[in-house]
Amino acid sequence: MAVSHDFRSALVQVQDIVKDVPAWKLCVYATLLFPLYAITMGIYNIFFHPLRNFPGPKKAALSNIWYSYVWLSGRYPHTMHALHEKYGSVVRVAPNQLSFNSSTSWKDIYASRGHQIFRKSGFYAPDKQDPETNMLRESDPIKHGQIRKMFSHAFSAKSLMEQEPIVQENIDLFIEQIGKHGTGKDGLDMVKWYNYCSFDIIGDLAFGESFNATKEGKTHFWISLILDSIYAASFIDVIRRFPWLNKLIPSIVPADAAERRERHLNYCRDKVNLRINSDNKRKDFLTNVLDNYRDQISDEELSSNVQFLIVAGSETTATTLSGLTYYLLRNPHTYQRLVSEITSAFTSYSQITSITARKLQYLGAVIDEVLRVYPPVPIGLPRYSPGETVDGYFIPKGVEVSTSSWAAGHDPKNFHEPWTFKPERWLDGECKEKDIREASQPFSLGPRVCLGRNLAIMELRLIICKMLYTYHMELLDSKLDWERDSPAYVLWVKPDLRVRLHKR
Ligand code: HEM
Repeated sequence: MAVSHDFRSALVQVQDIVKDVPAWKLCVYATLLFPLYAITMGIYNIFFHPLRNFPGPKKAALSNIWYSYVWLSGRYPHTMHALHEKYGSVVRVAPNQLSFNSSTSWKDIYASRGHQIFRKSGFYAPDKQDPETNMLRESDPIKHGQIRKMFSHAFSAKSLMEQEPIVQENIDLFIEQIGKHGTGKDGLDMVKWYNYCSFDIIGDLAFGESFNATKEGKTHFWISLILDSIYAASFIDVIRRFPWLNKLIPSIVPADAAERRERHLNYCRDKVNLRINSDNKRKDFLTNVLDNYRDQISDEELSSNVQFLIVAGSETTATTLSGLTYYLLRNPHTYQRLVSEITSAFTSYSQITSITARKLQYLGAVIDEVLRVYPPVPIGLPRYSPGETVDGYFIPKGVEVSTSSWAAGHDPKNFHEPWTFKPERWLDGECKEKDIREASQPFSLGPRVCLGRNLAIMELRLIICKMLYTYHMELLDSKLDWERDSPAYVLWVKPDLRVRLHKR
């Protein structure tokens, strides 16, 4: 119904322009002209476009259809990797889009060293359903800097120390609960439990209130809404490539996904309103913004930023923990080496703090390695070239460029034995010379580097230490193949990870 209604109203607008032409004639003209337009564009894209000499498949250069298909296939990171294997470090992946996979491209595009800034592309643009800007979306570097400044106080080293007791409290509950639920013969799905824990921590830090998912051992309805809204977001990237589809946006995104996204946004607005009006004195992500910048940010912008912080700070950490558990349990030597490091560093559970956990070098290497093989944001982060050089190639202004994180992490030119889970590569002395470490940038870099990086690392270190200090873990599904079974829609959709815990 919505399709035909929107389509009709689009036709009415066109009729205003050519009033005397009956609608049926316009339809006939459109039907005849569209193939002509598509063929002309295809010829232009292949033979005359400024990117015509860049390597890549012809079907990618022809139109955005092939790219959109790959994007929605769930195998986007894998396809980008295969393209780089075939064509080299730069590939034309869509008519106006290039993918890179070298360490230099990371620096050129994102760190903007000594040249103009590469602004965020239309991929991040607000859409009809969620029209506000926020820290992730804002493409204007000045405005972005202003928003980032409002929130960055909450991520300073001092704030991190103040937040540690809240983080620890949630982790302790998690350790207790997985022991209660995970020692039976069926174990438990660690993907779910990591989600519970990371969402609870972020809820507590954002609103002073946990989701209580860990306590209740079940997914809070908002968590599933958030995960669905990420799925809905992947459709929006397709729509922007076909501007005429814009008229149909609400109907192209599956109705159910759009409806769930709407509920997620509304719930976040309500939560933020409650927080604004509460007199809770506990420090959280919003304290500094509300105390010092209240007149500079609207309620809607505040809500948009918070909903982004919740997504950015929870799903990514849970993904890292899930991947890490899988790769550890698939690599018994690594697992054993890490367990030895943890159990010999601590004589009691209470000794595990952010300061003591930070000293464990092998743990740091394991985290770096999982972020290389399974980066939680496995796509390239798209930017517009300002008319600058990337990796030695001049890229005309307006071309969309990105470094594919998964392809960069798995290229043998960057990492030796790229498919082997080998934390040793991150330790000084062992095989340092064989890799270009800067090719793995799971948190991005430059002015848009992840603001929550230190918080994420603190959470990861504490959770892993406490978990492996308390339990031995056993992978129950011997057939599980993490790469094969993880489709990606902007972020990974993770398979079940059934693990049985044995108390040490
Ligand atoms: C392992 C965990 C994490 C990973 C791998 C990760 C990765 C990333 C990446 C790749 C970006 C750049 C996005 C882009 O440019 O499009 C980013 C941005 C961001 N992340 Fe994270 N993130 C993690 C955890 C967190 C946490 C715990 C928080 C805190 C709530 C957080 C908050 C942010 C924010 C606020 C930005 C936007 C920064 C800006 O544009 O100025 N992230 N993150």
